[in-house]
Amino acid sequence: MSLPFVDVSPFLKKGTPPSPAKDTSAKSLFDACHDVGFFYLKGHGIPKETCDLVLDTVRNWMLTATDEEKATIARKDAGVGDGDGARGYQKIGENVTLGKSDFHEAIDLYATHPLAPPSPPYQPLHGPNLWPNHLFSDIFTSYIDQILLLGAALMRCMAVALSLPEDHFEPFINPSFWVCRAIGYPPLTPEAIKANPGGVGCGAHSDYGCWTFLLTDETRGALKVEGKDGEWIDANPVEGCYVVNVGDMLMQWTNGLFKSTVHQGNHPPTLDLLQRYDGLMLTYMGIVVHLGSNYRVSVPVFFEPSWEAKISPLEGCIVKTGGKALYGGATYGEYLLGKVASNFYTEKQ
Ligand SMILES: O=C(O)CCC(=O)C(=O)O
Ligand SMILES: [Fe+2]
Repeated sequence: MSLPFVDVSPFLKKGTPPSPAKDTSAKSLFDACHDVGFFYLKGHGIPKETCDLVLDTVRNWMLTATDEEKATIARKDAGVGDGDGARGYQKIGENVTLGKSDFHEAIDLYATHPLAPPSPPYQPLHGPNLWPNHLFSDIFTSYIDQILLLGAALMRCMAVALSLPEDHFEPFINPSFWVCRAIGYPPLTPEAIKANPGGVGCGAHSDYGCWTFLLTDETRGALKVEGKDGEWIDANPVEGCYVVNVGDMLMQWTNGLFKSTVHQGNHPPTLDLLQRYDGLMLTYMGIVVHLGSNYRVSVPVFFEPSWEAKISPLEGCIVKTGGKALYGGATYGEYLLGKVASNFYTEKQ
């Protein structure tokens, strides 16, 4: 089985009248979110050059910045220096899923918190983003702005799919408390597997918010999506498309009509990419890891509700799912705080 396709192009321009093309897109979105929770998004209008620039920016920095440079933007616990417990660079193994270290390094970025103070100490998620440099920040800020427009377009498509007015979700997503991760996956060596049995590139999880727009390089065999019968479906990259998935908030909003599907990032078994980085290496738990062969880069942008948005099951969705609300309602910011707190090894663990 492979993932379905959804064409968002009829919804890109806000304020356009209803049309058969919109109805077709909305129907395919409904089916994809209901049946799988994952799909290829086409017709998104973001140029390939923009996507390549984002991926190259991450790859270049991850593979050329020194450990000291990486440490200057390290994620720190909330209240420690400029740390807010979430933003910044995480070295390999620092991220944890289901009690196992994930075999990746990443920079985590978030929208500005509505109550962000001007200087430290910072409460969890209240700090500023820790950027590697100005160019990185300019490229990512402009890219994320484009994804936010796309996220809003997909919310309009979702509204039509649920027979709601197109602008129904607007008050809940403005401004989106977006999240972005710039992730690098070094090859998962036999030695690394031995040092961390059961650990993978990114352990099995669901995402937290509305839509994840996943941009990756062309490495295949990495992302796996849990299918209905427990089989793992390959979500290999498709040129010109985003891999998009439903997050927990959409599942709650739709009372389970849309699925927030479990997925995991295996490390690709093949050594097929990026010969140009041959010779570069880093050390993980005393193990030398060669980066040249199949270092994978992945940049998910998570399009989320606003920090204060209250998400509870929609009446129409309750009716379609047996007449009982399955979720009690959540404030997105609080939900996110709970999730982020369990994502890292901290001194307390
Ligand atoms: O790197 C990938 O392909 C998936 C990453 C992911 O699922 C996540 O960061 O939530
Ligand atoms: Fe994910």
